[in-house]
Amino acid sequence: MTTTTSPVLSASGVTMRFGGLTAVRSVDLTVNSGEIVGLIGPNGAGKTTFFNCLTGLYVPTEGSVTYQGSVLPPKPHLVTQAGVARTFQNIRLFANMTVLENVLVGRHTRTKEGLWSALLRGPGFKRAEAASKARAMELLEFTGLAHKADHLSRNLPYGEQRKLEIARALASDPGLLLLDEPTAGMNPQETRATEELVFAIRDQGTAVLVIEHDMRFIFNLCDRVAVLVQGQKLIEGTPDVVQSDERVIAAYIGTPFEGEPGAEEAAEVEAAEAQQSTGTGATPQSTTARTEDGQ
Ligand SMILES: Nc1ncnc2c1ncn2[C@@H]1O[C@H](COP(=O)(O)OP(=O)(O)OP(=O)(O)O)[C@@H](O)[C@H]1O
Repeated sequence: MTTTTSPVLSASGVTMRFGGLTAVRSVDLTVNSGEIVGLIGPNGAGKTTFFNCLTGLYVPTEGSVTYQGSVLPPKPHLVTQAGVARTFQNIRLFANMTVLENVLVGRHTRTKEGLWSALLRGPGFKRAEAASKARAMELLEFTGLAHKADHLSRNLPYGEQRKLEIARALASDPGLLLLDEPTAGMNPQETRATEELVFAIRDQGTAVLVIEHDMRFIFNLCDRVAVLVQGQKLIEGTPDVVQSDERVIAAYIGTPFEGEPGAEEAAEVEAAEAQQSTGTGATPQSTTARTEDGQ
């Protein structure tokens, strides 16, 4: 459901070069308020590099990024302060802090109390601390982690660690949340719960831009999907348009086969399994492992 269409994020002509390698080439992307936008593409397509350009980790070689009409500063903490929060592909929690403490760390960009106030623990500091804690607990309720508030984050199961990363990102009260592969390593139930969580985040007024390899997740979730291939935007559109585009299919699974895709490989595997079960022990000559993203 798209509620309004004013742009929250606008990336224009973003290019990122590393020496001779152009990881992202002249990419335009807009995220409107009330939207969930997906960014997909094969491994190495430039998705994370593009995220890094949006969040101040990289300064794009060319192009500009604006958030609510203002150019974003090229420093991650200033980008967070401006209203753009993110999670990372690899979980980055403070393992020896509690769940609540991890969320409180995410609050620091929204607290104004200075060093002296903190050291002297005056009334202003205590009020701000109580308000931060209340907001952090609210976020733990929202993400379903309140009952684990006092647990060390390293003791959480993997799916809950990913949720905690989202709670921590939300602690900065962002207008836009960037999620980098939020369901990586999750089982189907956890993936489904993450989908519900992202819808709830959007419904609370935070626009979302999400990178993910799980196509079912992306096509269920997103209002719009952009596809990066070799650093360039191949196509952008509704899930229906994107998933039926032949260039997207080709980018993911390679040039179409004659006949039924994968039939030859499947037959080879079946034959080898049949031989093994009858004790002949032969191995297939050439089996090609293929996954959704062509790896
Ligand atoms: N700091 C860097 N220095 C040099 N090359 C880099 C750097 N970061 C990324 N690259 C290269 O840029 C290209 C794009 O990488 P990137 O990680 O952005 O792709 P991706 O689409 O996020 O891939 P994946 O889905 O595997 O996470 C790759 O060829 C990668 O090796």
